[in-house]
Amino acid sequence: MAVDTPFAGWPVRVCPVRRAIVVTGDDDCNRTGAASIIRSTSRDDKGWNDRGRNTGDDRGSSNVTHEVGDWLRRRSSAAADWPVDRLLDAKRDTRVSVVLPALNEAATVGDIVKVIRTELVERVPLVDELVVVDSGSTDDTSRVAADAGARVVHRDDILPALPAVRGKGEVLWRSLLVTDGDIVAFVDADLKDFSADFVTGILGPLLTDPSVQLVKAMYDRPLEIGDTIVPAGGGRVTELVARPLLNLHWPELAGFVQPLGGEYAARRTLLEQLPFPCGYGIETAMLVDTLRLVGLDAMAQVDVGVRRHNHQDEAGLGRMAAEILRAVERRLRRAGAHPAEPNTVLTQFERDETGFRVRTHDIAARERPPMATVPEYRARTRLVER
Ligand SMILES: O=c1ccn([C@@H]2O[C@H](COP(=O)(O)OP(=O)(O)O)[C@@H](O)[C@H]2O)c(=O)[nH]1
Ligand SMILES: O=C(O)[C@@H](COP(=O)(O)O)O[C@H]1O[C@H](CO)[C@@H](O)[C@H](O)[C@H]1O
Repeated sequence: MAVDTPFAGWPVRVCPVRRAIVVTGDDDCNRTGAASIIRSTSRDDKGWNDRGRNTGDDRGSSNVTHEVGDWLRRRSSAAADWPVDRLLDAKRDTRVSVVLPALNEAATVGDIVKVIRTELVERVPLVDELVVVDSGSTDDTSRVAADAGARVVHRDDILPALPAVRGKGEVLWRSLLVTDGDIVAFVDADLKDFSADFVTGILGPLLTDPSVQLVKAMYDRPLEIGDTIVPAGGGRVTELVARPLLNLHWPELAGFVQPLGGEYAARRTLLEQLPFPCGYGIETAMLVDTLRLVGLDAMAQVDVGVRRHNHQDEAGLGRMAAEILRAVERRLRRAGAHPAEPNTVLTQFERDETGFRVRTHDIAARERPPMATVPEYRARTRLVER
């Protein structure tokens, strides 16, 4: 059964009875499927209306937990909430590095570098260094990135005493050795229609609030295969692997709209304490390890609109999923076998006009015993005598 709750930033309170977020002024805490709204669009938007209420048959008895609801309300914002002038005021002597991991991204890396360079290095002094780490490209990635104005470093030239291995996490880890920002922002190099507010958005909470340590971007994800566009079809590994796993084992992280998203920023003091899986497990591991190290309240997410990128085929996504599973398995083992009883609620998100809508679902987690152990069955099949 699903529960449907729009979210992002409108006045909400947590209902002590239902452990759900409800709209301020709505005292009916006992109503099944109490509505909540946490707005992710700009705070300039006005008013809230019935879009925030559950309608129809979709009501259920579960909702996001008190902790996640409170976090969504307090730690979700939109890129429009972080205008550059405000960030420049807050930046003072904080150094900001932007890092793009890149493996054969000659088609897209140049435009991304150009936008960051023009708007955030030359027009305003927000980004202090812009580095592309080449992950072993066989195309023109390095030349294109350098021509567009990035400092390009090849993974093999970083820490040569330790030969580099394949993978995205590997180059993100190595990037810490060739950058010096107090805040490091990572941006995937395969984005299309890139805009500077991907960077300003994720920097916003870090530059303005010393208690924030990691900020992830959230966005709509169209799936574009040839001429076919499925508006919310992207993020396939996110929806089929990462989100269910995180919900089951680390339900505190259920509020992240894009847990695998490659656009995030963090304080160096945090990053330097984290292990980095060398492959695609890095984003999942970073969320889980950051939660453990500094807690949910030190994490935030910012709505940056729509993210378009080059998609991998299913085989590639299968390998990505395996790397994520490996990182999760390692962390479950580290936690000492599996945590007591995995959570049985899955939180998913849908975009509507006000922001992202939270939908929680009870998952079918119950197992029945072997039928041969059920007395009625044994009686019926005369197993009792056997
Ligand atoms: O071994 C790798 C694999 C990926 N990447 C980079 O990591 C980002 C995201 O990876 P990818 O594009 O493969 O994932 P997708 O976005 O297709 O799901 C991109 O900038 C890649 O060039 C990398 O630097 N090294
Ligand atoms: O979320 C996912 O399922 C995958 C694949 O996304 P698509 O199904 O190709 O839109 O994308 C994730 O992994 C990539 C590599 O690290 C990142 O670039 C994406 O930001 C991330 O969401």
